[in-house]
Amino acid sequence: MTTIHSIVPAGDKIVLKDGTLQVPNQPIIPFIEGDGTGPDIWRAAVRVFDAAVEAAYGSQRKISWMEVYAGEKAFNMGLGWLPEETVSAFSEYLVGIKGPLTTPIGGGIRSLNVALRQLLDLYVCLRPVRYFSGVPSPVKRPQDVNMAIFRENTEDIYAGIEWQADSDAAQKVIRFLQQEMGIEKLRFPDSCGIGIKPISREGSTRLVRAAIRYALKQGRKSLTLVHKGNIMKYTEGAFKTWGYEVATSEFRNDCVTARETWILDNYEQDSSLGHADIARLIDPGYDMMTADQQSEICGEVEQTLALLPSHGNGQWRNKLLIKDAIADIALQQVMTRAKEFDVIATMNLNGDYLSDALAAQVGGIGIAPGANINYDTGHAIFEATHGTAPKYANLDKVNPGSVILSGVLMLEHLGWQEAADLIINAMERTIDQKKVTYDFERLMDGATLLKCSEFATAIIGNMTT
Ligand SMILES: NC(=O)C1=CN([C@@H]2O[C@H](COP(=O)(O)OP(=O)(O)OC[C@H]3O[C@@H](n4cnc5c(N)ncnc54)[C@H](OP(=O)(O)O)[C@@H]3O)[C@@H](O)[C@H]2O)C=CC1
Ligand SMILES: O=C(O)CCC(=O)C(=O)O
Ligand SMILES: [Mg+2]
Repeated sequence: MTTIHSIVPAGDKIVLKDGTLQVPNQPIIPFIEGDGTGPDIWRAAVRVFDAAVEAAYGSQRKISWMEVYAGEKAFNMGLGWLPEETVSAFSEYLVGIKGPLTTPIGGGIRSLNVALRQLLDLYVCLRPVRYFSGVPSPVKRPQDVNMAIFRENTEDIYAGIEWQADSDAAQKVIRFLQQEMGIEKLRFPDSCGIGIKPISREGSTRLVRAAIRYALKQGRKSLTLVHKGNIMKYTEGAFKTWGYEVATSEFRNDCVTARETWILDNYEQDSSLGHADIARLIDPGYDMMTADQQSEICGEVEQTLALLPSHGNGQWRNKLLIKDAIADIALQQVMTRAKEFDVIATMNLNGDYLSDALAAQVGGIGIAPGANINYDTGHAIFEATHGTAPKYANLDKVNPGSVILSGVLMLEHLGWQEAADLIINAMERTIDQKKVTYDFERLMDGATLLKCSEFATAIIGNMTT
């Protein structure tokens, strides 16, 4: 018989019925404390969650926390790094929350964080990035940042398909590439590590579909597909193509692509323009194209003008704008033209880079929340964007804001909006009072330096119903 190390508290399971979460008044929610600074942060954050739920609902609702083990704590208990019982608990109880877990660099175990996402098929990594008034920022207009990153969470180079340089396996793959696939471009084949980047139609479309649904529900203005499709044509380029396909096939009435806006705008300015005239205006190289290319663009113009009943007369201006940006310039423009970005859908690695870079603009990784979600099964694990920050472990020092805000996302996911709002308002008030942890204090004049636990206490003190 397998021994289960977690103590199951009194409470009930969250279940998914007809596509909707059924949340009991005392849901059992598994949590992983995390490595490094994880325990400090978790201890602080859980007090905030409990206080908010009590302030919002009195004795009517309460979360029954159930500790499950992973990372160093599990390993030291002799359970291995990611025990099966932990994965089963997240699977059984549907909704959970976790602190950061360490991943060694260059060798050793593969990421437990990524493993959990893959094992539970949590295909969306949602990372909303917004500004809290008073937070120190390196940019001039941090208040312009209000974006939600939808990062594909199960594919890309995070699939972990790679072979070490000089290994027999790497050599075997290299021989296959050279002999069977005719690849002659490997610069140093004798000492080359190899990684494989799978990007699928299913993986891309379910991610973009979720992002569009979110954008429409939230009344967002645009969705940008961020990719490096000019270089990685059949992975990142395909992601872009599939993204536009989902938008125009499944959400036709609700969205408009950037190119369609150019066509519709030109037509509305001068309805006497023929297809070729409009094609020339949207593709300045039109006259140098082959006849086939020209006819393709004229076809696009024709197809777009067929949308006039639903999109004409300026109606397109109120639709969700679907556009795309190549990843390198996107990283610059999210900073220089933040207002032009709203929801972002992208693949795993781009999303990882973008989420830390964007967090910097609104005060850093100390207040960068996240959620890993499978919208079809209802499974979700909430976690901060940051890692274990090991140099600060057990100092009661770092900002618990990211895990607290991840908890806010969790409460919203459960439909416990009142508790979520209490936390947001109390955190805003606390920052406004300049009572902050070291990461903000070092950049703010006249701020009061609080420990991790004290910041949580200050937030609780600022909760008013
Ligand atoms: N989802 C997860 O569990 C993740 C795990 N990791 C893992 O975490 C480990 C450490 O990764 P590393 O690259 O150092 O990145 P970290 O995010 O852990 O830390 C980098 C820096 O970010 C700042 N920081 C991090 N957390 C906080 C916080 N709560 N409050 C304030 N500032 C914070 C600190 O900056 P400063 O030095 O300026 O004070 C810190 O030195 C690695 O093993 C990595 O694999 C990484 C990312 C996500
Ligand atoms: O799993 C890890 O160690 C890093 C993951 C990460 O950086 C992220 O998910 O943002
Ligand atoms: Mg990251």
